[in-house]
Amino acid sequence: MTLHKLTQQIQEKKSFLCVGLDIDLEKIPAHLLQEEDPIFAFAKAIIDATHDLCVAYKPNTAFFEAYGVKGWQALEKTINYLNENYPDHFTIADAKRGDIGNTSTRYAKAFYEDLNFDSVTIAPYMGKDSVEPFLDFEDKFAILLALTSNAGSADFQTKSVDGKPLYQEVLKTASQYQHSERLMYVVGATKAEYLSNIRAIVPDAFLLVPGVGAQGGSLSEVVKYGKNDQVGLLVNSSRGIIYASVESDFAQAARAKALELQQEMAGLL
Ligand SMILES: O=C(O)c1cc(=O)[nH]c(=O)n1[C@@H]1O[C@H](COP(=O)(O)O)[C@@H](O)[C@H]1O
Repeated sequence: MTLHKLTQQIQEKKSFLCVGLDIDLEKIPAHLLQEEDPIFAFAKAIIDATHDLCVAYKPNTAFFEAYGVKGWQALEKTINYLNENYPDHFTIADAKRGDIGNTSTRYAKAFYEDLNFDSVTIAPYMGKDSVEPFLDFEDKFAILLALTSNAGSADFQTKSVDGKPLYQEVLKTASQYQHSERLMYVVGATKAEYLSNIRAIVPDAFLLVPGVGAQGGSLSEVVKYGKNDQVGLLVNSSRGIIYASVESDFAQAARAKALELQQEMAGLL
């Protein structure tokens, strides 16, 4: 996937919605548990019901890995289903990886080559040689945690280092890495007021913004402070969409929630 194609999709669909696939067998409708692969059955139903309203899907790998081999197989089926049926959607493996260089290369190969995701989320803590291996792949993107949506972001990310908050140093330093044009950054929707500062450091980069819906972030604030000329935003909602109903109408209910967000986005663009 190229950035140009992603931006085109955003403009055509008037949507920068990313649907998060955080699939928990304890939360999906009971009738799906009879299926041979309930996780994939749920993912497929959600994807089929929402694809025209969103530009990206973000399976969070934890929710698949929690079910061992079966979970990983469901992840593989989900990404293959997306790539075969909806190849214009941007796909994000939310795996939050990062390690010493040769290990990062293996993680990158796992998500970009074996599974064929367009992108993977990564942590900045181990620095340049842990991040750059993820940037060696053409038309693939690494999405670096910058300022996260959770309360614990105050432990390190907003702490002052040399007179500046650490997340700003992360953005400045990472934007100098080789092939930083293949970097995107995570900024929580609950931190919308920080987005003007963030845009001053990375004006052109795409930002993945989770935290609307279940975590209470405001879409209009995110757009107000975070949008750039190309839009440059992917706003994720997971639980707020996929668990809108636990009855047999779950896919229609998910569609209705995605439509609400898409219409709000169209109004803000
Ligand atoms: O990297 C992420 O996607 C992420 C970063 C962050 O700062 N906050 C955050 O919630 N996320 C992820 O975004 C999703 C949010 O899910 P909901 O709160 O259910 O919409 C989960 O998969 C989180 O792991």
